[in-house]
Amino acid sequence: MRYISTRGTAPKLTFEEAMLTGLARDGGLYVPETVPTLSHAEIADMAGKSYEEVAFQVMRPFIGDTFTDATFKELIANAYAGFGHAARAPLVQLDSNHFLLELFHGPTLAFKDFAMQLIGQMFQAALGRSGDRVTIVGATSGDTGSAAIEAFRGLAAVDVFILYPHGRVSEVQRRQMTTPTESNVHALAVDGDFDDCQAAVKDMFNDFAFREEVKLAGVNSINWGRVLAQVVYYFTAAVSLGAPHRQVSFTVPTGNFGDIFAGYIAQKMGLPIADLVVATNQNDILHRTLETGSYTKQGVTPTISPSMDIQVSSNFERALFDAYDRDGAAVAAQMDDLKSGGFQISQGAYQMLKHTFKSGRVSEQETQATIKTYLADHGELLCPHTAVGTRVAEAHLGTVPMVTLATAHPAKFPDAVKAASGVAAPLPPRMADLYDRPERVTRVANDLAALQSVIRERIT
Ligand SMILES: Cc1ncc(COP(=O)(O)O)c(C=O)c1O
Ligand SMILES: N[C@@H](CCOP(=O)(O)O)C(=O)O
Repeated sequence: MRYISTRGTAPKLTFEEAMLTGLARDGGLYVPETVPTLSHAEIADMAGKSYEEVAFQVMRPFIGDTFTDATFKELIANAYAGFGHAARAPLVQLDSNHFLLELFHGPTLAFKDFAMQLIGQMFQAALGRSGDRVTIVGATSGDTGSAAIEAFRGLAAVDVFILYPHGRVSEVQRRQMTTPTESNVHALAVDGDFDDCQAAVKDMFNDFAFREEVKLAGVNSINWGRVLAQVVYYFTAAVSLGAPHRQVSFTVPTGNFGDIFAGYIAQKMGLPIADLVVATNQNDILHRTLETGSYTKQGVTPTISPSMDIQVSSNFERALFDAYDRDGAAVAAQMDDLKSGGFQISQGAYQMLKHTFKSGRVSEQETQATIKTYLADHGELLCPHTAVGTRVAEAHLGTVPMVTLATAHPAKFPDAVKAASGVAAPLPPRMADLYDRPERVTRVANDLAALQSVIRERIT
């Protein structure tokens, strides 16, 4: 299995190389050269298996000889051992044909733990073998950062720097990033929005001298390993609802397009997914693009679902690559146009995207009303991102079972949830003292040189 860049000119890499490299050297994102498929019988065989067993079966074809089967099984087992639910990603029925996939039972209460816990294990194993040391720099709108810090804190071969937009993450998210005491993890509050943080990370990857100097690695969904680990729960959810013998649809609260892209990969692997529905908050570039074929930036507006306050949606590039029949030059040209505000997708590529993804957008008022209604009607307290998902899903319910991804626990967004529902969502007992722990954070200007200099100074 080889990995190629969406911009067509970077060297082909193995899974291990792609995982440790992050952004491709031509600025693109790595994707598998071909997507392996699973047969009807292989998918049917997943029924009744544990999350870990399905994870091995789904991910094994992608990893080549990076790990032996025995090692890979052990890494998977370690990754999910700390989850607070035996099913790891349990399904909850909301209505006759609408289900919630609870992805918030990991250590930091968001779906990011599914991939980050495994990536932490894989980095540790690969770096342990090579004796190398890396500097992970990540951008977050709140959840990737907390999951990354949790997964990598205290690891000897890794320094982790997380850039988050100052004042634009929830207090729980911020404290999850700023209270760990291990000296290898660093929270950097940037004076900007998430797009600024993500652009800075990509600029660091494109600064080859810096990249070599600090041995830069990435754990945003730039990293194929992140997307891969998220493919698994589409399989476990669909199989428990009757796949491959019947179709299942998914609605995914979307920002950086990583999670829904994982669903697209599951579909390409042979999982019978009827609809893949993109749900956005009012930062709706993805919905607008799917409606009009024009990908045009409009600036980020803060919302009560802050983790989706994103306009430059990194993984959309991976979808575009397929939409352009894997023509890296076409993707590179569109990404160049994005620097000056946006681009028009060609008719053929747009038709492919329209055919593959449905979409909807939810206002702040609708998000609040949805939180209130789901508590009253279904007894479910939703986080604001999940509320965006369920609201959009409602418009796409039909005869096929619909699964909405519950991407975070409501306790991560206590103020927004309480304002909408009147109910406080308590943190789990293991985090009960989160508000008492001292914080450690560095405020940094939205300036590449300033960020690079903090990173250079702090590397342990
Ligand atoms: C709680 C939550 N929901 C949804 C999303 C959107 O996921 P993605 O960026 O993979 O589209 C995020 C951020 O990534 C998130 O943290
Ligand atoms: N919503 C994310 C933004 C970063 O996305 P990623 O999937 O590319 O890491 C967050 O919570 O940080």
